[in-house]
Amino acid sequence: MADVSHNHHELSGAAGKGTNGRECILEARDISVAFGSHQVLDKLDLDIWRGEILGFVGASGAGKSVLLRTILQLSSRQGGTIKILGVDYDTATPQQRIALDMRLGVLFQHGALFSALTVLENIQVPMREYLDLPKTLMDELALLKIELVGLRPETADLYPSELSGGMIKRAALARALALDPDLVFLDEPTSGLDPISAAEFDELISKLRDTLGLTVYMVTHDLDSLFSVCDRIAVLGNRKIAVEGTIEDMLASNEPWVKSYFRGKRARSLVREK
Ligand SMILES: Nc1ncnc2c1ncn2[C@@H]1O[C@H](COP(=O)(O)OP(=O)(O)OP(=O)(O)O)[C@@H](O)[C@H]1O
Repeated sequence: MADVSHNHHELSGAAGKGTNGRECILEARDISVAFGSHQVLDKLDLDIWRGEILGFVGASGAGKSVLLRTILQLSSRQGGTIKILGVDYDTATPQQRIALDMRLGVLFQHGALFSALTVLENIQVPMREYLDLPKTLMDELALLKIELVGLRPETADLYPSELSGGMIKRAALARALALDPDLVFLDEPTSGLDPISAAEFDELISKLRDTLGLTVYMVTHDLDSLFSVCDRIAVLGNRKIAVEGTIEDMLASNEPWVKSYFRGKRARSLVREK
């Protein structure tokens, strides 16, 4: 087990402030990714501000998952720099990298939970990986996370196969929050949920942002989520961030894909509700 006793000290390099005066928690510059001759991302720039819920959208195959994997250092890139909490992964020491990993939570779309582990054990996976805590304390911490995401305490001893889709997402979110991260990445968190469960999940995200001061990066196709909880939306198109701004900016955009996505038939009914 890695010695992470001075992780917070390791990350004392302050993140930069943007021209808007807010702390830039993630700064990606000139990100280029290609698979052979297929250029997926080309000199892409992206900032994420502390405390915001950023909705990330783009056509299927535009490269949303590739960007997420690149940010998380799970796949390689041809160029560009990524700073998270002021630390550049490429130049960070091994200790700083571990400290950084601990500040990030991830909820993958498909990689939800380990089926052979109970909900409680699933939530404890990151704790076992990064911390050296007595079992009783880990149990208490995991139960707190279960409560935090709105699951009943009895859920702790259930296996993933015994949970509904909405409960699985909540349990996976509890695992992503296990180490009290600053920034969480959610990959299509409401996909596969019925509209009511999806709306409840969105509400939970919003509440967690308000109470914990979380910063949220949410890849989504869900127009309801974009309209209801995202402070800002970034649209991936033509290998870069094609458009970014508030939902109002999206509705006013004349970029063809943005226009058909946000002002199409499905979106129009939501605009009326808003
Ligand atoms: N490991 C890989 N090798 C080759 N090509 C890849 C690889 N991973 C992704 N791609 C290609 O990169 C492009 C972007 O894929 P990506 O999965 O990021 O799209 P996406 O925006 O997440 O789409 P969706 O909304 O459908 O999930 C696609 O053309 C895909 O085929």
